[in-house]
Amino acid sequence: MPEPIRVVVTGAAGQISYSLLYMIAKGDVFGYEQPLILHLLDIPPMMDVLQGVVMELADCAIPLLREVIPTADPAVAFKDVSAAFLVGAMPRKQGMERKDLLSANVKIFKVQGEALDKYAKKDVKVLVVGNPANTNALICSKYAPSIPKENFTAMTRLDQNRAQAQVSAKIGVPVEQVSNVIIWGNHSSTQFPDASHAVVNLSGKQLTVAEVIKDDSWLRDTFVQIVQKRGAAVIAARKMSSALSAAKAATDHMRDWFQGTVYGKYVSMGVVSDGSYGVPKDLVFSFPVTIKNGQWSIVQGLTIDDFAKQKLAITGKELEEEKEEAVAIIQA
Ligand SMILES: NC(=O)C1=CN([C@@H]2O[C@H](COP(=O)(O)OP(=O)(O)OC[C@H]3O[C@@H](n4cnc5c(N)ncnc54)[C@H](O)[C@@H]3O)[C@@H](O)[C@H]2O)C=CC1
Ligand SMILES: O=C(O)CCC(=O)C(=O)O
Repeated sequence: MPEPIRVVVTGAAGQISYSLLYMIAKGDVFGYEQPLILHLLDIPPMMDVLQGVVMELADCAIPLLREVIPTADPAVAFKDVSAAFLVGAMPRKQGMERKDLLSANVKIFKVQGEALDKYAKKDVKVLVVGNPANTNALICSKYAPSIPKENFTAMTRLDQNRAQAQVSAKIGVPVEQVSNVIIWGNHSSTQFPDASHAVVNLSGKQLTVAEVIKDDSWLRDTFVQIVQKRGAAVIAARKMSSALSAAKAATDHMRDWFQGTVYGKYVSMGVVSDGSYGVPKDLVFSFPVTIKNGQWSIVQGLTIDDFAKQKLAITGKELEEEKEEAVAIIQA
């Protein structure tokens, strides 16, 4: 067996982490042969609750889990970690947009960027889940200049999973038969869920989703809106934001980043824009990517029609505004 790796989860006493920790500990992300030391960060008032989580992890008797370190100190939490799940942040309530969380959350990601810079391994892979995830990831990377900016990503995998589930339900096939649905842009209601490059495997034959569904208005309108508003719909029903599905998406994101994507399939991740598809640089924008040897690459050469161009511009503009606001909050 390899040596254990250190993995930090922030917001470890919260609702997403309650599902996520078990998924990580049992090997869903780093593989079923990789022992782990889990670092659990939360704020001082949550330390009693966190102790309960530590007890439950022990009671799961998970063979891969070698040690659990609960702490409220970022210096301890980020020390020598190879992977960071940055979940800890305030969730939105009904009626709020995710960007309304900027003032409460962006400073957390400045502090955690500084701590990653100081204490984490230089090749640490960072996934920001806490909202607004794209802009928080951007700010985090700015405060960790010694770590490559490619190592900071934001979670749009939940949106991808939602989109894939909607398309497969519409066609009437299991989800694994649908691939290459893309989420472009911000993890917000301006995101562009795009099924125009998606494919479906039907009786061993690969067909485009568009030719199977044969309903452009559903694909361009109903589908886009369902996915854009799914987070709000869950909040309206549960009175709390998505947690189980968010935890599953976080494990999917990090598993693919560490273990690679399957040939011919791509996944969506918020990554620092290099200007591909005319997206402004220096934003964390969700693109379709493939991953090999732990490195992601933006899928190039996809056809972007005028409808898609317009959607990419809307979500890119929102991200530029968020960035401006975040910088102002930090400098105030
Ligand atoms: N990107 C995505 O697709 C999704 C993002 N989210 C976001 O994830 C975040 C967490 O959601 P939940 O777990 O439901 O919230 P929660 O409120 O249940 O848990 C958040 C935890 O973070 C802790 N926390 C707050 N400040 C912290 C800090 N500075 N350091 C460490 N821990 C800190 C809190 O004490 C709490 O235990 C929210 O911002 C939510 O909006 C949720 C679902 C999907
Ligand atoms: O919608 C929210 O603000 C909280 C959870 C979330 O980001 C989501 O469900 O997509």
